[in-house]
Amino acid sequence: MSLPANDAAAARAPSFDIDIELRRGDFRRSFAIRSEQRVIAVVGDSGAGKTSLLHAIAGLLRPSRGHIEIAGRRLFDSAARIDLPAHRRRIGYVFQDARLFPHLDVRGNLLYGLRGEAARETRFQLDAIVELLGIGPLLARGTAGLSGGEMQRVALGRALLSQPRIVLLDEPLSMLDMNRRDELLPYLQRVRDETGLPMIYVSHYPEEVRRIAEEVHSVG
Ligand SMILES: Nc1ncnc2c1ncn2[C@@H]1O[C@H](COP(=O)(O)OP(=O)(O)OP(=O)(O)O)[C@@H](O)[C@H]1O
Repeated sequence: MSLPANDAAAARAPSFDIDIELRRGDFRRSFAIRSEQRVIAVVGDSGAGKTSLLHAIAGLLRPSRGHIEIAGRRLFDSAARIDLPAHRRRIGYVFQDARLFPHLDVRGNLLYGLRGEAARETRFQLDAIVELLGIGPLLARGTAGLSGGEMQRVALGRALLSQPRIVLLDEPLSMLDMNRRDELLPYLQRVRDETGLPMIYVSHYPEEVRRIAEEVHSVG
């Protein structure tokens, strides 16, 4: 299966131009990431600020200064007074825990991604995403009986159906045991290869990110 080609803007280099300072309570840290790669990983110890960095990119945490540009889109720039609201940043965010909606079945969770503006776009369609992630047999199931790996595939599908311009993955394998990690990795690689989207993959584990990312950045 092949998904539609990436935006022209996304083909421009560098893909990531991030230079920000974040403050959160006593936590204060600068982050500088410049990369021409499409898929990068961010690694660092617990508390280094990896999740905070993703929150800043998603528009959930405002940097005290700096800029964030990804694939040619300026999401934040304190000097130019640019601060796109979260819903206009078009981010597909996948968390450690899948955070599926327990009152919806798998199909309902996937279709949730397609609400609002996303419903008018056709780049990532339900059938193609279901096939990409191998979740056809799960569509009518509730979320309670799904394995951790299945939940993460549904969460990935929901994120892609929201028609994102950027995908952020915050330790998507960390709740899974080793066997389940090995099962999920090929799906993450398919998403990476088939969607053509810029991706940031956060993890504690350099070994894992080498299988996903083209370039690894350490923070902390
Ligand atoms: N809402 C908050 N208020 C105050 N401090 C916070 C808040 N959220 C996070 N922090 C602090 O910011 C720092 C960075 O946290 P963050 O979760 O970004 O790190 P991390 O690298 O993602 O860690 P982990 O790998 O354990 O998830 C930590 O010291 C944390 O205690």
